[in-house]
Amino acid sequence: MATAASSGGVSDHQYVSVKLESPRLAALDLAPHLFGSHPAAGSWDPTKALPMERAAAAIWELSCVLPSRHETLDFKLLLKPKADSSECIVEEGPNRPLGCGSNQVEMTDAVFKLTEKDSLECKVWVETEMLSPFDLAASWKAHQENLQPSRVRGTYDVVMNTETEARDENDFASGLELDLEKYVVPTTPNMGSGVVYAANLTENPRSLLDTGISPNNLIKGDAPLNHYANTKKDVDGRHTPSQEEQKAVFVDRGVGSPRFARPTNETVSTSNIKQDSEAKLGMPAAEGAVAAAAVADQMYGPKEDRKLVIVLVGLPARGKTFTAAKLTRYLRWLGHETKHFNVGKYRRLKHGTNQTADFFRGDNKEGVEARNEVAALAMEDMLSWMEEGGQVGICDATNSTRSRRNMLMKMAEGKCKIIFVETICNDQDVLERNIRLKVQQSPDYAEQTDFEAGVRDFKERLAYYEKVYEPVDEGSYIKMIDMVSGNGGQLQINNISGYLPGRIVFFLVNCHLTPRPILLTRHGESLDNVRGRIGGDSSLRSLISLSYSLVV
Ligand SMILES: Nc1ncnc2c1ncn2[C@@H]1O[C@H](COP(=O)(O)OP(=O)(O)OP(=O)(O)O)[C@@H](O)[C@H]1O
Ligand SMILES: O=P(O)(O)OC[C@H]1O[C@](O)(CO)[C@@H](O)[C@@H]1O
Repeated sequence: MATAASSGGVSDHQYVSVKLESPRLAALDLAPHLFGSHPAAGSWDPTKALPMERAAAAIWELSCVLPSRHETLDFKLLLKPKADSSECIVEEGPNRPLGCGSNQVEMTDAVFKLTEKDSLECKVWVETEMLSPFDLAASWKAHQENLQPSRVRGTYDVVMNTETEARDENDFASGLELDLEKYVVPTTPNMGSGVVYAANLTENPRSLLDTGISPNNLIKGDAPLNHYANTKKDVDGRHTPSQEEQKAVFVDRGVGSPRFARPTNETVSTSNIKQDSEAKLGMPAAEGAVAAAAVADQMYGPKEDRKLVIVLVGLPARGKTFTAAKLTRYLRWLGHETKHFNVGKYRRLKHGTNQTADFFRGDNKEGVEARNEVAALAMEDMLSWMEEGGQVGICDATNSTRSRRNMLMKMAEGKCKIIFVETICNDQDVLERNIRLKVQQSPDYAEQTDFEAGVRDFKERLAYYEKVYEPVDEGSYIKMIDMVSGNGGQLQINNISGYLPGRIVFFLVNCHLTPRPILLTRHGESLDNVRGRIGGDSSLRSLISLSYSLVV
């Protein structure tokens, strides 16, 4: 007999797992066994064959650990009638050799002749893996500690079936549906009146505060949301969640591959891009991988990826601040130093909160200059912060004309890369709702006691913006078109490449406006869990329980 060399260290051991799958076998009253050349496997004596353990309704398994330099072990599978084990059915074909020293998984068929005319075909997986003494020790410890099915603390265990381990699949699925049907999704937490207007949570205008201008205006702006809460019903008489309420239940979704990038001009439907990116590139296995990628990006990424300005573009009430706030949170979570500069906050501090629509007229020279001035101040603050080590700055304003965007591009020249993110929304119902929300919440209307007059003024402001609005057609950009409704939206991208821009595209395409529960399911205790092994694709230890947690 040949002796194979170990690929691992001298004292490595070999873990062997043999799995057999056959839905028909369960009904046959036959028990699968393994026997082979080694004395531990019965030395080809069927009466000493090793029984396989039932791991699931149609799966049987047997695993063991062999010493590192064992002789090649030949084995075969056989079926023994449960009642009378003297009559065995040995699988057809040659012996199965089990070499030593490699990590591999092999899938083959096993054929058992039940009668002259009836054969039973089973699938057989043989998995071998070299284990270090540490693996073995950990595995043994876990085995000792976890002989009883473990319970996940702090989450709800849903008991599927307490009496038996063998169930058929349909039974299992119907049990799960029932439990989920009964599950009550928690309601959105009531944020109360202490919630702050999203734009006010952005960076404080340090260039203005340093000049001695009192920040009192800001404090005024930090008034609780919904100035009309006592006098007005919510839009359409329904409760419309505020941005902050929505944020409370948003969970950032996972992130995509660092390689995701579309360098050319493209238009993609949201459904396509989701499928494309998820199917081809997959999701990272763990948060740790994301963090590592972010660190690597900061250390080794190309220069333009390290300093990035995202310039929001869009008519008023198109979700720019909303998008900027979410992006900020996401990029920070990835590990990138990110700050959100809202030009409205600068404008309110410099020019007060009571500007009427007139101030925003495209032909109001002073108004345009005043707005350009505060936009430049915000940009300067952002660039200074970047020189101090900041990585991603978000410039949140309408930036609705080409000349404004040119000004910003000139300021950033040679210092950082600029990407425009334009939010476009043509859905009149959404716009009407957004406008009313803005009037309810914006510090611009905090002193306006007549809600409808506030709405009229904001609509007038919007009309002025529409007259001069020039959609982005220059530089690197991402256009989010009607993404708010959740279906049929489009994401257009132009000249976007690199790790971080790729992440941003991926995030924006997966952004959602409506709060939704996210159900995380946890599999029941697997055989690998019991052995203390991470990863793998082993069978469940039993189908007794399944735990799931709700994350909001
Ligand atoms: N992509 C989107 N399209 C349309 N509406 C959106 C989008 N994203 C968020 N919204 C909604 O738009 C509303 C207004 O958002 P936000 O204050 O961010 O607008 P804005 O464009 O920054 O407005 P302004 O320029 O007047 O400050 C939010 O309540 C949010 O629900
Ligand atoms: O100066 P821009 O580009 O119009 O953008 C800033 C303005 O956008 C707005 O958000 C439009 O409503 C104002 O709050 C702010 O003053």
